[in-house]
Amino acid sequence: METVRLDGKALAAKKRESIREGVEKFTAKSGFAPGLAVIIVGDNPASHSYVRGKEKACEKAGILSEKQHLSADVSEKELLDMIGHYNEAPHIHGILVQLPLPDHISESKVIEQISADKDVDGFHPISVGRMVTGQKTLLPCTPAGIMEILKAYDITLSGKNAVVLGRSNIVGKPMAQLLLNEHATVTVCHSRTPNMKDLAKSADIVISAIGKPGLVDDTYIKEGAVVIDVGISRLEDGTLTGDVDEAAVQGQAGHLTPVPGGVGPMTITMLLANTLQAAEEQTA
Ligand SMILES: NC(=O)C1=CN([C@@H]2O[C@H](COP(=O)(O)OP(=O)(O)OC[C@H]3O[C@@H](n4cnc5c(N)ncnc54)[C@H](OP(=O)(O)O)[C@@H]3O)[C@@H](O)[C@H]2O)C=CC1
Ligand SMILES: Nc1nc(=O)c2c([nH]1)NC[C@@H]1CN(c3ccc(C(=O)N[C@@H](CCC(=O)O)C(=O)O)cc3)C=[N+]21
Ligand SMILES: [Mg+2]
Repeated sequence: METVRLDGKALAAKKRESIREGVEKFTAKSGFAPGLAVIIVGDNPASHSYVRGKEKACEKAGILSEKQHLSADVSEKELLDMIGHYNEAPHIHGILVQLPLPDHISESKVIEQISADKDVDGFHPISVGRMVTGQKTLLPCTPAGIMEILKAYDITLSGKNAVVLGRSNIVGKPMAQLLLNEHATVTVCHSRTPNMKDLAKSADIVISAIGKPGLVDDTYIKEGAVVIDVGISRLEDGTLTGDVDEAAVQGQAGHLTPVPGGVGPMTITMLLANTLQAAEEQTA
């Protein structure tokens, strides 16, 4: 069968244009732009590259972004104080602390320090609780972006078997929750799952968020299944690659997101959408 390519990049471009228009209206009405503070600790080149992507996207959308680069040996208290400052800053409506953080800083303390109203990553326990109970909230960008891709391609979730590979707080767990909220039957696999391949093979929808290049080949995929590749790894030659062996699943999967050009661009798009939503809610 012909595998349909799920073009996250094209969908992202379309959505960013409508977000740009929303930002323009917001700015005309309120007299100031939506504002995002991005805090990055240390010198990890991948993290800096993602943050540059976020800043560029904000600029194009008309969102003010304010970057703070802290050195890797910054104290936890200094970081918490900086977040406290942005919690009170009226021109900032969203706060993002790029993960991962150095080992001497508690990620959960940092996330809890962010005011839930400004939690544009959707990682705060208050945001997570709202998501789990089906209340309106800022949703985690990667899972929310995947839901937008599935919706744009009219992929039915209700009654389907979805298997999520990976259980991190930022991708796997919230992904499973959003699929459950849309009435899929959800299985979550991780490093202690002995029969991951069999579970994946039985799924209508497989979402891989592990970070192991090429792990998911055609032996994991049922004929016609929807395959979403969240994984991003940089190979030695500098190319980006996903968890899915694209050549192997070609012709087997019904739909597939490429890497790059699939989930990643939608993650940034949802960050823009969340920042606009946060600004609207804070000025309502
Ligand atoms: N496209 C995008 O926008 C984004 C992409 N990513 C990418 O997605 C991937 C996952 O990110 P993230 O969730 O933060 O990663 P984590 O490292 O936090 O989580 C990885 C998960 O995969 C599980 N795992 C690891 N190895 C195996 C294995 N061999 N078999 C089964 N399960 C395994 C781990 O299990 P256990 O819990 O038992 O340790 C864990 O639950 C990475 O490649 C990351 O770069 C991340 C965020 C956004
Ligand atoms: N607080 C926090 N929030 C995050 O959302 C967050 C984070 N920390 N830490 C790291 C991960 C990773 N992540 C990506 C975002 C965009 C692309 C992306 O745009 N990828 C492009 C390729 C970009 C390139 O060429 O480098 C693509 O897949 O096509 C990828 C990964 C957000 N994360
Ligand atoms: Mg084949």
